[in-house]
Amino acid sequence: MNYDFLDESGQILREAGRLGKIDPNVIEFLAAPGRVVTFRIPMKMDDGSFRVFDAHRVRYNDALGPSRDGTRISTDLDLDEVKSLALIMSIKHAAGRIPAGGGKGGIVADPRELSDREFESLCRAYIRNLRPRGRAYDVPGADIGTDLQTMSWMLDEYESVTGYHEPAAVNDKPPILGGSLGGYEATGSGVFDVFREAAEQADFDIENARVAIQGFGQVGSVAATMFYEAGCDVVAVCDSRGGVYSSDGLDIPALLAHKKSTGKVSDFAGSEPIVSEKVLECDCDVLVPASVQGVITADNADRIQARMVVEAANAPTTIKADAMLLERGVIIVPDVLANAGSVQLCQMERSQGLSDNYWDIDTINHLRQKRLARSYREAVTTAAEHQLKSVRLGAWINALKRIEEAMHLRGWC
Ligand SMILES: NC(=O)C1=CN([C@@H]2O[C@H](COP(=O)(O)OP(=O)(O)OC[C@H]3O[C@@H](n4cnc5c(N)ncnc54)[C@H](OP(=O)(O)O)[C@@H]3O)[C@@H](O)[C@H]2O)C=CC1
Ligand SMILES: O=C(O)CCC(=O)C(=O)O
Repeated sequence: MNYDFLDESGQILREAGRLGKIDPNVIEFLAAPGRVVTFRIPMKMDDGSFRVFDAHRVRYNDALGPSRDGTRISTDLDLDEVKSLALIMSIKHAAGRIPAGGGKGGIVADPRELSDREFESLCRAYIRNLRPRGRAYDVPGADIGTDLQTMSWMLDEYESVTGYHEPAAVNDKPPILGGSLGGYEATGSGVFDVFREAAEQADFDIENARVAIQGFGQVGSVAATMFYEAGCDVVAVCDSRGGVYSSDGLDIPALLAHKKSTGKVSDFAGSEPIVSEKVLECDCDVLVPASVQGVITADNADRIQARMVVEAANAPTTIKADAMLLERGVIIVPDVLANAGSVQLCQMERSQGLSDNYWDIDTINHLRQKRLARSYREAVTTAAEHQLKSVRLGAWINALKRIEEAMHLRGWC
């Protein structure tokens, strides 16, 4: 990681607290996570060797409800990253009026280096070693490196250990195991929902927008499809192995099929190669960072040509870069709003799991769109009230006010 992720989110916390006149005791409490669990997972590998995997779970703040959220499996993962992501999750829930605290977890591992058996054992061991206490305490979900299958293993392991079915104890599971329809698409579709709301407010022409997307995994590929189907030209896309560019717009369904069959977007017929960093800087109207954090920095912010940055990834823009872009009039749709489709979906998944009453996809899509648009509008209003260009600070102020109210009512400070 090339910057201090934890310090960056701490700075946003303090700035939003100052501007929103939040009780300093609340900010002091939120300056560090409420609970951190770090543990080591021993494993016998298929070749007979032995390995140990480091793992973490951070439950940041549960004033609004039980901790919830994603599990990241990546070789780059460190505890500060998990802490920072967990703070962002607390803010994301509160900004979206979701009654949940923020959590994040992860395992330091590369799923691609593991056999299917090793990967399944690792996911199961993660949940066992975490000793989860269920739906009213901490609910893990998916993030980078985890998906419907990993969450199915985690749910099964949880239920094997406890001895009873409890679908609401794990999020992002498939519908057949008590998950929600629309789960896989929720974040990427939500990115487009919030973009559309931001575009309408800014009088931005959606249909002819030229879009560049960094990251073509679960979030980036679904977002690319949504932009494509809305008539935008998706001119550049990349994954960790390289990128592709076409000034006429890429055929996204064909690119998806190419990625599925080859494992990469590069060498796609009819496209030119482009390196990942240049995707950020290419000639486009909308830039969607959908890979990892800290990719838009003070070093490249001046070269970004997009008029709107829609943060599908968590924390893709450093504070300095954020200020540089806002100064140039670039609209930044912040992560806590832009990628909140997943937390809205997880809230619906939880409601369905708790009630055993499962909803149709139209209801789910309608609620997701409505709730995401509301959070964006509320953040824009708060930013305007404080004479801020930053919608991010508007969202954080709204979130902190709700956490503050909950902490005061609980008598915590
Ligand atoms: N999944 C979810 O529901 C949510 C995810 N997010 C955030 O969205 C982001 C993406 O998550 P998700 O799509 O689930 O993750 P995935 O692992 O499915 O996809 C990540 C994508 O980013 C690519 N990538 C990784 N590193 C780089 C790099 N240096 N340059 C270019 N591309 C790179 C990967 O390449 P390759 O395909 O080659 O591996 C992959 O295409 C993360 O920041 C995550 O925290 C936020 C909210 C919810
Ligand atoms: O899918 C989830 O469990 C929550 C989403 C999440 O972790 C995130 O928004 O980063």
